[in-house]
Amino acid sequence: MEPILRVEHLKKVYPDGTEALREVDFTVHPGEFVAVIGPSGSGKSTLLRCVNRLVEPTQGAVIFKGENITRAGGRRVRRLRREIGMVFQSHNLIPRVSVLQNVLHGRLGYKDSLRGALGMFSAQEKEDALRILERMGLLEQAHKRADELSGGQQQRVGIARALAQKPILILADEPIANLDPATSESIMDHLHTICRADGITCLVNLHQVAMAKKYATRIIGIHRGTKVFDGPPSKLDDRIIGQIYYQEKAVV
Ligand SMILES: Nc1ncnc2c1ncn2[C@@H]1O[C@H](COP(=O)(O)OP(=O)(O)OP(=O)(O)O)[C@@H](O)[C@H]1O
Repeated sequence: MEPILRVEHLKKVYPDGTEALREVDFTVHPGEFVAVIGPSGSGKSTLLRCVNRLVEPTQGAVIFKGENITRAGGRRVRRLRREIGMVFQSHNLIPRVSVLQNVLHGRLGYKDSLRGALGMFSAQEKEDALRILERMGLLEQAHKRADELSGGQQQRVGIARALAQKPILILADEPIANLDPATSESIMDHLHTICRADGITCLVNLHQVAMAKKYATRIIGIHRGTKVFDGPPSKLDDRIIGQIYYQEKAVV
C-alpha cells in the first residue's frame, strides 16, 4: 500500500538558532493511528506543524499522497490542507460563536473568501455538521456558545470542526494536554473510534505514554529533535521510555 505521508530528512532550525528537528524520517500508511511522544520541547509540535506547513521546514521533505508539500505554492498548500484536519491543544474555537458555527468553520477551506466571510453554508453542510456533532455526543450543545462548554466538550468541538473538512489525515497536537484523566480518555475514545470507522489516518502528539500505548497502532519517540523510537506499542518498554524521556544522549 502506498504511504499517505512520508517525512524525509526533516530539519527545523528556528530563527533564534534553536534546532527543533534534526533529520527526522518516517512513513505513515493509510489507517494508521500514530502517537508521537517525547518530553516537553523535544519537537513534537514543530514536527506536526511542518507536515501542514504551519511551520516552514528548514530542510527535508513532507510527501503527502505522493506530493511534496514542502515545495507546494500557497494555493496548492491551501488545497492540500483541506484534506488534513488539525486539532489544537487549546481548541482554537471562536468563543462567542455557536458550536455549530465553529464546526462549520471546518468548511472554510472549501469556500471562496466572500462566501466564507459571510458565513454562507449550504443546508447539506449544516446537516453534515449536525451529524458530526451527534457522533461526538454534542448534538444538544449545537446552538450553545462555544465558551459555555466544558474544556472536554470544547475539545470535542475542535475534533468535530476537523472532521467537517472531511479529512483523510488528522494531526492532533496534544489534544488532551489540559484535561483530567477521565475526560482525556473520552476525547481519545472519540478520536480513535471515528478515525477507525471513517478510515482516517491520525498523527497525534501525546504527553501520556499510557494513552499512546492504549490507542496507537504505532509510536514514534522524539528526543531533542531526533527520532529515537519507531515501532508498535508492545515494543515500547521501560528502557526505551527512559531513552526517550530522560537520557541526555539517546541511542536507538
Ligand atoms: N517559534 C519558535 N521560535 C524559537 N524556538 C521555538 C519556536 N517554537 C518552538 N521552539 C523551540 O523548539 C523546540 C521544540 O519545540 P516544540 O514546541 O516543537 O516541542 P514539543 O515537544 O511540542 O514541546 P511541548 O510538549 O512542550 O509542547 C523547543 O526548544 C522550543 O523552545
